[in-house]
Formats: sequence, structure tokens, C-alpha cells
Amino acid sequence: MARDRSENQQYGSTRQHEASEHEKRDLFGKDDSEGAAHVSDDRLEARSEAEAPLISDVSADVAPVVEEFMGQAAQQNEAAAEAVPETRNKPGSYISFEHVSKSFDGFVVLEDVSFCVLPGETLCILGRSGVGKSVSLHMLMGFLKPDSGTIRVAGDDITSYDERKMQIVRRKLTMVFQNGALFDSITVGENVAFPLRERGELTEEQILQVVKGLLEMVGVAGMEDILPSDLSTGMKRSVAIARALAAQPEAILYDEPTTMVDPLMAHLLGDLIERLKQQLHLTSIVVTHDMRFAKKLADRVVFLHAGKAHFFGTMEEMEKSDDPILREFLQLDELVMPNS
Ligand SMILES: Nc1ncnc2c1ncn2[C@@H]1O[C@H](COP(=O)(O)OP(=O)(O)OP(=O)(O)O)[C@@H](O)[C@H]1O
Repeated sequence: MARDRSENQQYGSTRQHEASEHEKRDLFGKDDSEGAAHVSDDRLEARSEAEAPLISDVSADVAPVVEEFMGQAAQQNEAAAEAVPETRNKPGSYISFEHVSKSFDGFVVLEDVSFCVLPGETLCILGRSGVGKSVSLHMLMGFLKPDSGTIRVAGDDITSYDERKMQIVRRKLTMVFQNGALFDSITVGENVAFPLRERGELTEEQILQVVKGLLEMVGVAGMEDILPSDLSTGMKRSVAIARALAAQPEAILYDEPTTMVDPLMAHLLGDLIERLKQQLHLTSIVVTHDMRFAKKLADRVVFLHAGKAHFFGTMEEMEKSDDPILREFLQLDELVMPNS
């Protein structure tokens, strides 16, 4: 791995996080529109900082089972990182796009695009509307195929994989869609239990415990019996993250996680994604328009523009760049989202 893992909070730490009264007041003092009304004080308290151990949000009655489940996930992700072959004595990428091109009916969306994501790293894909950010995620998931170029996941060239082989890749790589893509006719609990039941490794009692713990972890405790249609947009995304975690993936792709949620919910989702990265060593790709979100999460960013990967590097490098296209994008963002 590129980064010293000892710096990262290991999953299952016993350090308990307690938000100070001051921190709590700060959170509630912020602009609080639609989604915040659905989030209780208790949930916010335990999740007000990215470094709070995930297990600290889980009830004592289910903590042992959840801790074992998440410990397995963390170990699996470390092993996956080790298994990626090195490239010229450097850590190999977990995900890579190599000279990828994609057109629809002659309309070029991506042309010779290359970027990579190291194991355990978070890459943000940035760019204006219609530049191919979602198309890139859909190609990674195998919903679309590139016209040319190579896409690799966990060291394997998946470019020409058929649906059967892609189903195996999707056990390692899962996507959290903007609308959550939950099954509307079954409850939140059944949605999260779905991947656990498919794997068939846990007893029914353990499944219910893991579901309860995962929902607590993502900030929607006690929502097991609710239908997805009764949840706010932000809560649907939280449940979608819980369902993704239930599948114990090695990497998660997030499509616009902060679109259509209020600033507080965006902050909570950002903290959650950060904690999953630090504590489960999950590799992540986040498509976002939200530069503050990208600054908070990204190890590196790829900026798509006019079909090309116009920039690929750290956020700091992007902000320092005097490239006129990057400057225009960053200035537009400052106009749209002035510092509060
Ligand atoms: N299945 C498809 N068939 C035809 N055109 C498509 C298909 N999927 C995407 N496109 C086109 O590809 C272009 C890029 O779409 P994409 O959804 O990746 O944009 P984006 O960068 O994610 O934009 P936004 O930020 O607005 O979501 C758009 O012009 C879109 O209409």
C-alpha cells in the first residue's frame, strides 16, 4: 500500500468517541433543512468525527457479532491489497483505466482516458455535467463496455468479461447509486439482509444482529421495518451503504453521494465514507460535483473534461495548478458554493 497502515485506525478499536457539548452544538447550529429532521441526536453524537470507531455506534447486544463481521471485512481488504501485483516495484493499482474510449452513436464521451486507484485509496472523479463520470462507473461495473482500452480490477483485466464473470467481480466491487437502488417492496432490514442471506454463511439470528449493527453504524438505527419509500434521500443512501457493506466488498463506487441532501447529511455521509476507508481499508471511487466533499475525501482526483482525463493528481496539486480549465472549474465552484 502507498500509505503506512499503522497510521490508520484499525477496525475494532476499543477507544470510545464522545462528542463534546461544543461539537454537538456546532453540528446542530449548521443549516438544517429536510434530511436533518430524520437524524436523531444520538446518531449525530457518535458520528461527529471521521475517526470515531465504527463499532462505537453499535449496541452492546450485537457488537460481538458485528465486530467479527467487520473484522473479517478489514482482513479481507488488507489481503486484497497485498494480492494486487506490484508494477515496477511500486504498489499496483486496485482499479485502473488504461486508454479507455467510449462513444454513443458517434458522440465521443471518453477518449483515451487513463487513471488508477491504489488499494485503500479514495479517488474522486470530478468534472462538469455530461463529461462521462457516471459512464466511467458503469463501465467498471460492467453495465457498459468500453469501445477500446483496458479496465482492470484487483489485477484482472475485466474489459471483455461476460455477465457471468462480471457477477463475480461485483462481489468485490459494489456501487452505491444516487437513489440507493433499494428493493422498494421489501423493508430496509430485508434489503440489508439480502446479501447476507445470499452468502448463506450466517445463522438467521446472526443476520438480524449484523443488520441491526450495520444500520446503527450508518446512522439509521432502528429502521429495519420501514419501507425504503418512507426514507429521505440521504437515509436511502445510508441504507444502500449498509447493504453494500453486508456484501463485504473490497471496493465501493459512490455515484454523487451528496446530491439532493442538506449540508448536515452531506457531512455525515462524508464522515461515514472516510471511516469506512480508514477502518475497513476499503478502496473507493466517489463521483461528485461537490468540491468540499472531494477535498475532505480524495487521496487523488481525476478531472474529466472534453472526453479526456484533463488532470490526474492530488487535490492540492489541482488547486495549485494554473491550467485555465481547472482554474475556471475551481472558480465556478467558489461562486456556487461560497465559504460560509
Ligand atoms: N446508455 C447511454 N446511451 C447513450 N448515451 C449515454 C448513455 N449513458 C450516458 N450517455 C451519455 O453520455 C454522456 C455522459 O453521461 P454521464 O452520465 O456519464 O455524465 P456525468 O459526467 O455523470 O454527468 P452528471 O454530472 O450530469 O451526472 C451524456 O451525454 C449522456 O447522455
